[in-house]
Amino acid sequence: MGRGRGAVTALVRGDWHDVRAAARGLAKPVASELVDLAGAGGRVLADDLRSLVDLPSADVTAMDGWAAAGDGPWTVLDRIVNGRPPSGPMRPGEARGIGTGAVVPEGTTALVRREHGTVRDGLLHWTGPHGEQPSLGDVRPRGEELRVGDIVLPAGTPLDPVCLAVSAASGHDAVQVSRPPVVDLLVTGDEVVRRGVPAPGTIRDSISPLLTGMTRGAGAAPGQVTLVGDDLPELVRLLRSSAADVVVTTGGTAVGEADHLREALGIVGATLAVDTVAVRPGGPTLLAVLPDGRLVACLPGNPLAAVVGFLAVVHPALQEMTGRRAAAPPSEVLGVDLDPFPRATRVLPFARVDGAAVPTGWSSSSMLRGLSASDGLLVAPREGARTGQSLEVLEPLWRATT
Ligand SMILES: Nc1nc2c(c(=O)[nH]1)N[C@H]1C(S)=C(S)[C@@H](COP(=O)(O)OP(=O)(O)OC[C@H]3O[C@@H](n4cnc5c(N)ncnc54)[C@H](O)[C@@H]3O)O[C@H]1N2
Ligand code: MOO
Repeated sequence: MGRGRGAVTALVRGDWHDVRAAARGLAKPVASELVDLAGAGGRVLADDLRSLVDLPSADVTAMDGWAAAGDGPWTVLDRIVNGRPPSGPMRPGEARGIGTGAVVPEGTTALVRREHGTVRDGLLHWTGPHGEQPSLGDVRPRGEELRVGDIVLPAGTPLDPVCLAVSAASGHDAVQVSRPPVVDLLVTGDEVVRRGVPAPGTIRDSISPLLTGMTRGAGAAPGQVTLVGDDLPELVRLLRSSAADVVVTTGGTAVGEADHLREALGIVGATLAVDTVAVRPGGPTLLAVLPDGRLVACLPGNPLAAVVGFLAVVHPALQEMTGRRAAAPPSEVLGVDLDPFPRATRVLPFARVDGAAVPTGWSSSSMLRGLSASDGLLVAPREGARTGQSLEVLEPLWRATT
């Protein structure tokens, strides 16, 4: 994409990978906020998270038994209380009961596992394996896992349950995460109905449940969802009134007489950055930049095409806005040959059959049936692909349950 003196040259029928990179490049990072761990699941870390603790916080025992000093048999003194520092150092000939995780007192020279010792008349005797000596092998040394200041999780990490657990273990109550970008959705089309069984010639809106879920799956927050007819002034009013970080529209991207979208973009002063994509389905996808830098993504009205358009321009932009680290794209082994299709990258719902990816049926751009029965979307290169080849697949945001 070229840029000169603030002008943006649109990528016309842009290559799939170029378009995704361009969408990332146009997105501006959102601000960050401090969020309690309980509410931070799914959010993206804004800064490196450093440990506030040494873990373990002291030398502790990994086994139940006794802390002992010097040679046995040992005189058994009072038990070490878990969660409290030991009352004092051990002296040779002494032993004290100790539970897993408790601090090993100074002067300890061996930990005797419960099953390796017997107490008779106040004396602890070693009954462990013949030839084995009691040792300090069961000590977990202070800081063996973490030291204060260690980077526990790098900035850009999406916080899954194990990341939240590691944040807690390293002493954090709250974490600095990026604010979820707000995505408004304008679903256009005179024929699109919100509820009920559609009359002939009308169609039930299947896009808004799909794209609001995918928005959440991408770590963003669905904002206003508005159904709007093919009505230019109304479209302009809604584009102008939205305060969202990203406005997504659906429908009206092709060249039909009722398709006012490009005109509306012009009226609000938006500059086209992506003007259709060389992908099938999803070709008539647009990405425009509003005068204040916010993005408007215009996706085709055909539902599967809208999913692909979202993955082409919205998802990469949201990833950049939340600062999410780019993960290596997942891949699948192909179970069939895919013919070359020189004009465009194809994105195909697939199901795993005997461990290999096979395109599903019902996968034309107006259909969701194939996607709903799929394990994901394959990205098929223009030159085609052979059975056994590994192909990139797209993150299944449409499976997000949050
Ligand atoms: N002359 C041409 N016609 C078309 C072209 C073209 O290049 N030249 N491209 C085709 C392709 S490819 C696609 S994809 C569609 C894109 O159409 P639009 O973005 O203009 O969308 P609409 O015409 O409004 O709707 C298309 C189709 O999808 C149905 N629809 C719309 N919204 C919803 C919704 N919320 N839920 C479910 N279904 C929806 C709508 O009723 C239409 O059937 O253009 C082709 N035409
Ligand atoms: O490319 Mo459209 O998005 O196929 O139907």
